[in-house]
Amino acid sequence: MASELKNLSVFSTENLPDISEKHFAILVAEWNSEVTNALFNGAYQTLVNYGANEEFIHVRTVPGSYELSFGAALAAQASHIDAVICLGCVIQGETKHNDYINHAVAQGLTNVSIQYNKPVIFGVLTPNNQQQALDRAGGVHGNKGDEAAITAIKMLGVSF
Ligand SMILES: Nc1c(NC[C@H](O)[C@H](O)[C@H](O)CO)[nH]c(=O)[nH]c1=O
Ligand SMILES: CC(=O)[C@@H](O)COP(=O)(O)O
Repeated sequence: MASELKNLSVFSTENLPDISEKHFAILVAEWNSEVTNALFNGAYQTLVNYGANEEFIHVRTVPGSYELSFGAALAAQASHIDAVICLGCVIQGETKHNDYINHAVAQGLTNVSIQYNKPVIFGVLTPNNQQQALDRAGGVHGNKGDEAAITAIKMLGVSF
């Protein structure tokens, strides 16, 4: 399985842009808060470790991952926000509800990013069970929050 070979917290840090003046929005879904709080801690610390000003990290919560798209739109349309990081965890349930949430959020965040011309990062775990989630929120497979933060940083360095 791909994850077995990958630690989400191991990434190249070459040629990262200066983010000391950049404003980041972090949106955190409340569902599965044990997991999403761990994702947030990883994302926040990664931003700080690579030079973000803590006063320029703007954190908001939304009820569930489905609401991340609207929350991201609110953040992205704010002129002072440079990048949006969205964190959630949608654990497969008994029905197809998780599929609908996951597809809606993935497409929704993509749409927001393109509409507002800003990086909007998909930091949403879509595990089959709680253990898979914990493994990717500071466990054996690292922390997708770290990955989401470094992705935001790298995207701020992409220009033409
Ligand atoms: N089951 C999970 C949810 N469900 C809630 C939805 O995200 C949404 O808030 C609701 O459908 C109302 O619009 N959310 C998660 O983030 N994770 C889940 O496992
Ligand atoms: C997606 C979820 O985990 C939550 O909405 C419960 O899903 P289900 O009703 O399919 O068990």
